[in-house]
Parts: sequence; structure tokens; C-alpha cells
Amino acid sequence: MSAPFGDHVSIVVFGASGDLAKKKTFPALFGLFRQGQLPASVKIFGYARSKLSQEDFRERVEPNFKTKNDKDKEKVKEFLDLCTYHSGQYDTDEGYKELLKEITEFEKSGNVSKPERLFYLALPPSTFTVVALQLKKLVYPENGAVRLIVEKPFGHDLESARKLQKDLAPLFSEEELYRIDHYLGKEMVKNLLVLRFGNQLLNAAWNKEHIQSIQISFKEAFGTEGRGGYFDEIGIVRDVMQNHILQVLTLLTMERPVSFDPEAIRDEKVKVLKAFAPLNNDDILLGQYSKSEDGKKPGYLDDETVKKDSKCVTYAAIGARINNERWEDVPIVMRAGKALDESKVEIRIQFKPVPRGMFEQIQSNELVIRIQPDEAVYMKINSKIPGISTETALTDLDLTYSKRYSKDFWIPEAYETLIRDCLLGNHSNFVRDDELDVSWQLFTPLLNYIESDKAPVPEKYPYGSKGPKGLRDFLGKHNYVFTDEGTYQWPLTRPDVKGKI
Ligand SMILES: NC(=O)C1=CN([C@@H]2O[C@H](COP(=O)(O)OP(=O)(O)OC[C@H]3O[C@@H](n4cnc5c(N)ncnc54)[C@H](OP(=O)(O)O)[C@@H]3O)[C@@H](O)[C@H]2O)C=CC1
Ligand SMILES: O=C1O[C@H](COP(=O)(O)O)[C@@H](O)[C@H](O)[C@H]1O
Repeated sequence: MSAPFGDHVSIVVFGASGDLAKKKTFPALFGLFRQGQLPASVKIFGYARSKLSQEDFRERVEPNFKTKNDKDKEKVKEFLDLCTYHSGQYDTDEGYKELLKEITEFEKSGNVSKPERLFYLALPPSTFTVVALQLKKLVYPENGAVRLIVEKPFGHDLESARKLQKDLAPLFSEEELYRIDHYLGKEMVKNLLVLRFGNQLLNAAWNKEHIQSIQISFKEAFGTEGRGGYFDEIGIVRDVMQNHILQVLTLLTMERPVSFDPEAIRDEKVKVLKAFAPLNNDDILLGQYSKSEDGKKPGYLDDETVKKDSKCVTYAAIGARINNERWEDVPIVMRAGKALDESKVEIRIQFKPVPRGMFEQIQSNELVIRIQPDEAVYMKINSKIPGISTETALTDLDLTYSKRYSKDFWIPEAYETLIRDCLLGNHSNFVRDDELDVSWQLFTPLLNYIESDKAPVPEKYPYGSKGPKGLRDFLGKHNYVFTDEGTYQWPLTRPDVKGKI
């Protein structure tokens, strides 16, 4: 773990005119400021080519700041006074020299002898290397400390990811680099280590002897509207699976790290990634959304920025296996889709059935970890139906955050968590170079297949539906057993629940 930054820090956001800066980076910086989590003396420099006045810039970012009361609203003004916008090119020296002048003035004002600078690249990856080069040449303090946050995508495949890594490595050390995968900053994802390793009940059952199937599911109720041009080159597998879902899966399946030390955690993540069997081209289900059934929502191909005959995958379910002692033969399904019936990200762990004999038929336990919305952990368990009935029915042990924790808890947004971690020098929730490499080794052959002529044509599913029709069978083939209808009522169980002794 690197030493935390002190109380006089310069933060520079490159690509400050862009979408991410507006929707996530500046709102996260504001959120940290509001909560008193930024260094006592901080200045935030926005940098991009667009010629924006200070006023234009502020009007751009401010609407996304979250405020609950008048006190927070006052904080907005205080925060914006810490921010300045600078227009400059990415590939020439002039803008960087001006930026350095401003940074140096700020540091002088605080009598800083060892400058601490955080650079955030909220930029398209095509610009990462040139900006990193210029930063190293012109704004890198020889006698201070630097942290560089880079955004996904880290490459398009194994080759390009390695090239990017090769270009960045001579400029910024691995200790200085913070590769963001914002799923690692989500509250429930951060809770996985505690849930798994802090509860002997789960810890003891977390293996092939007890677990029948694992599923990670990412659903979005909106399509690629407005982002089709970008998405067409990417597809759902690159967009969320090779990164977000795989990150969640590694935390879910890795061995116990010796400590919370970032390298101890990341070592275990890499180990389990290396134990994954190659992804099987035949163990996939691909989809692309079409118009909604009522015709109101557009199909993927209706987007003018998308190729008319595009086979881009907007839904994928992919089977995975881990060839190690803990997980051999346990089916794992990663699934993700756009334009579905709901927005939800969750993990489902289904346990093996209990021995027969006492029970004619009884359902299996299932642990559900809902990452969003409304974080929750609930375990479906069998219990006797209350009252004179002797039948059993599925019910649950339920930890839904909104019911259990008061609203007074500040649950940071993912980007707030990650920027704070970076300021603290904590790499635990950032992607390490070798981790990235193994994840691309795993996904690149499958992506090459999906994007080749040999791949199956993605099955159409209507916008707003549950996804391709083949999904139920696909999950069934991966040992997922659907709950018998009427035997699990949620959130309230009524006496008409069907029992199953
Ligand atoms: N937007 C989002 O929600 C998310 C984005 N990301 C990642 O964050 C990064 C930034 O994303 P986002 O803000 O959406 O991107 P934008 O397309 O909005 O780009 C950000 C800024 O970069 C500059 N820029 C854009 N294209 C180029 C180019 N070809 N050459 C040089 N500069 C360019 C523009 O600023 P100017 O012209 O003023 O210099 C633009 O305002 C990307 O890597 C993206 O994948 C990750 C997760 C979510
Ligand atoms: O990285 C991305 O993630 C978002 C989903 O993030 P969430 O925090 O809103 O769940 C996804 O919409 C986008 O396509 C992808 O690029």
C-alpha cells in the first residue's frame, strides 16, 4: 500500500469537457468534498481541448452534483471555487506548461516541498499514451508523488491491451497507475470479501461439495440509444463482461487472501483467473434486441449510428468453469444484456439439494447478493409454513440494506470510493497489470469467435423483455433450478403459499 496523500493535493481531470467527467468524475469529487473526504487543501483542474469559459464548465458539471439540504448546496459553491477549467491540446506542450504554472502556484501557496498530484484520464483510450507522455515530460514532479487514474477500456483485446501496457509502463510505474473498474467501488462488491471470509457458515459451504451453480447477471432496462456508434465496435462482452462481471466473479471465487493488503487480494484474484478453463465457443447464448412489443422502443438496428446489418451482441450468456480443487465442475454463468425488462445486477449461488428421505421434495437453498439497485443479501431457506400446516415452503433470511440500515449512512458512489482509495494509496479496488492480462487471455479467443463469420447469429429479443428465449434452457443446462411457482412469495408470504413436503 502506498502512503496516503497528505493535505495539499492537486487533482487534474483530463477530458473535463466530456461525458464521464460531467456525470461521474466531478460529481464524485464533489461528493467527497461534501463529506469532508478530500484533502484539506485541494485544487481541481479540468483540462480539455474544448474552449469553455469557467462559467460554461461549471454549468456543465454542477447539475449532476447530489445535494440533500441547504448546507450541501452551500458546499457546491465552495467546491466550484476549488475548480478551474483549462483549455489545451493533448499532444502539444503549451497547455501542459500553463497547467504546470497553475499547479506550481497552488503548491507554492501551501509551501509544499513534495508535490502530490493526481491525474485522472477521463478520456478515450486512444489518447491515454500521448497524455501520459506529455504528463511525464512536463508535469511530473521529480521530488514528489504522482497517481494516474485510467478508465476502461484497457484495450480492445489481448494484443491492444498489451500494447497499451507496454506504452504506459515506462512512463508510470504500476504503483502509480490506478486502472478503474468502477464495479470494484460498488458497496456490495466491496462487501464480498467480508461476506465470504467473515462468515464461517458461508465460508464452509463455498465449494463444489455444496454449490450447484453460480450465476452473475447484469441487466439494463435501456438500450444503447445515443451510444450505438461506440457500442457497435464493443458489444456487451467487452462492455461489461470482460471487466465488471469478471471482477465480481474473481472476488467470488478466489481463495482467502492472507490479509486485506491490496497485493494479497490481487494475487488471489490472478491465481483464480489463471485457473479458469478456456471459454467454450459452444457454451454461449447471444442476443440482439429488436423493437419493443408495443413498437414504442427502438430496436438496436434502428439506431442510425449502427451498421444496418450489424451482428453486434447486446445480450450474452456465457458458461465458465474453474479448474481447481474448490470449483471443478461447478457451472458458472455470466450473463449481461441491454434493453431488458429491468435494471438489476445480482449474484445467485444455488446450493445442492439436501438428502431425500424425510422430504418427498424440497427446494434448494439459494443465496442472492444484489449489487444494485437497493443492495441486498438474502438466502432462500426452507421453513415450516406458519400455523397448523406441517408443510415446508421457501422463505428467506433477508438483509436488504434499505430496511436494515438507516438512511443516515453515507454509502459512497463507486467513483467516490475509488477516488478516495486512490488518494489513500490503496490499490485493492483497482485492476493490476497481470490481472488485466489474464482476463484478456481468457476473453480474446471467445471474442474473436463471436466476431467471426462462424459465430451464431444473435437471437432477437424484444426491447423490454427478459432476453433471448433460449435463456431458461441455457440456465437449466448449467444446473440452475428454477423455484417451483407459488412456493416462494416475496416480499410477503400469504397463507396460499404452496408447500412441498
Ligand atoms: N461516459 C461514461 O459513462 C463512461 C465512460 N468510461 C470511459 O471513460 C473515458 C471517457 O469517457 P467519456 O467521457 O464518455 O468520453 P467522451 O467521448 O465524452 O470524451 C471525453 C473528452 O475527451 C475528448 N475527446 C473525445 N474524443 C477525442 C479524440 N478522439 N481525441 C482526443 N480527445 C478526444 C473530448 O474533449 P475535448 O475535445 O474537449 O478535448 C471529450 O470531451 C472513456 O475511456 C470511456 O470508455 C467508462 C465508464 C463509463
Ligand atoms: O462500464 C459500463 O458500465 C455501465 C453500467 O454501470 P452501472 O454502474 O450503471 O451499473 C454500462 O451502462 C455501460 O454500458 C458500460 O460501459
